[in-house]
Amino acid sequence: MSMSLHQYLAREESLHDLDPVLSRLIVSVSEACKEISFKVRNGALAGVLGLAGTENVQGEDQKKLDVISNDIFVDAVARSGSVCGMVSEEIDHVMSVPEELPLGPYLICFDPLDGSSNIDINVSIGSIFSVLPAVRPKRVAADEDFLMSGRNQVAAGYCMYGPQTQLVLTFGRGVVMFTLDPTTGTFLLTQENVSVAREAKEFAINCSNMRHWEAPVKRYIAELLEGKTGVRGKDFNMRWIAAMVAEVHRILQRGGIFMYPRDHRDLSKPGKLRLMYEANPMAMLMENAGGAATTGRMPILDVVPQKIHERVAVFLGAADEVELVTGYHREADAAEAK
Ligand SMILES: O=P(O)(O)OC[C@H]1O[C@](O)(COP(=O)(O)O)[C@@H](O)[C@@H]1O
Ligand SMILES: [Mg+2]
Ligand SMILES: [Mg+2]
Repeated sequence: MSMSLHQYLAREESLHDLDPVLSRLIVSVSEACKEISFKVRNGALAGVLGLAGTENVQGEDQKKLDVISNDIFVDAVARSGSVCGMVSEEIDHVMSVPEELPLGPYLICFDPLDGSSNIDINVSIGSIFSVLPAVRPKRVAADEDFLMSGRNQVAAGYCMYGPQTQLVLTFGRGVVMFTLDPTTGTFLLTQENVSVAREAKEFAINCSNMRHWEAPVKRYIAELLEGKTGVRGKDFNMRWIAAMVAEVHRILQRGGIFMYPRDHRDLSKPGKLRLMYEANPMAMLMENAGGAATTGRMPILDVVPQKIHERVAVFLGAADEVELVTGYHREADAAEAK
C-alpha cells in the first residue's frame, strides 16, 4: 500500500524537521490541484474551456481555466494560514492575505495553469508553485519581499493534469512523485529518488523561433540535428508538448533537455518563461534530481529578480547537455568581448 501525501509529510516532519506550517501549505496546494484536476477532467461538461475574454499582465489572452485555476489557488493558499503573500502569473500585483485570515511565514509564487494553449485540445497541462521564506512576515506584502534568488526556495513542485494527475515535489532533499487515486481523491507516493541521467538523446525546443535565436543556440541545435554524421556522433529525437510542466515531467521520467532561449525579437524580454513561478521551481526540481538548469549564462537559481514577473531564458535537464549549451554561450560571449 503506497504512502499518502499526508503520511509522507508526517514522515518528513519527524525525519527531517519539516516545518508543519510548510506541510500545511503543501496540503493546501495539493487540494487546489485536485480541484483543478476535476475541472480539467470534465472540460466542456464543466464549462471551463475557451477564452475568458480578458488579458493578464503579460498581455496574453486569459483562458477561462487560467482564471478559474488562479481563483482556486489563491483561495486555498490564503486560507492555509501559512503564507503572507502570493504572486500569480495571472495577477499583476502581489496579493496579501485578507484581514480575516491568519498569516504564515511563507511566500508563494504560482503559475496556476501552465500550457494554456493545450487546454482546449485536451493535451497535458499543469500548475507550478514555488515557496519562499518571508523575511519579515507582514499583513501587506510588497514586490520587494519576493525579490530573492531561487536558491532561497524551501519547496517547489508542479501538478500535471495528464492521463494521470501527478504531483511532483521537492523540499531540497531529492524529488518525489505522487499520483492522484481518482477513486479516493488521495495523492499516493508512486516514485522516490527521481533522477535525471547526465546524458540525453531527446531535446525539446520550439524550432519555429530558430531564425530569432542567438548564435550559441543555433550552433547547439544544428549539431543535434546533424545526428550521427555530425560532431555529436549520435542521433537525437525531438519533442514539443508546448507545456513546460509536461516537458519537465518527461525529462524527470526518461531524460533529455528542454530549452526556451531568449531571442532577438524583443531585447527587453530575456526569454518567454517567467523566473519566479516557472523557471525557479523547475530548476530546483532539476537540480534535486541530479540535472541542471541555466539561463545559458548562469544557474537559474542564482538569478536575483528585479521584478516579480521577470522573464528568463531556460535550459534545463540532462547535466551534460545543459553544460554543453551553456559553454557555447560562454565561448560566444568571450569571442564577442574580444
Ligand atoms: O507557444 P510556445 O512557443 O509553444 O510556448 C510554449 C511554452 O509557453 C508556456 O505555455 C507558457 O506558460 P503559460 O501557458 O503558463 O503562459 C510553457 O508552458 C511552454 O513551454
Ligand atoms: Mg506557464
Ligand atoms: Mg499559466
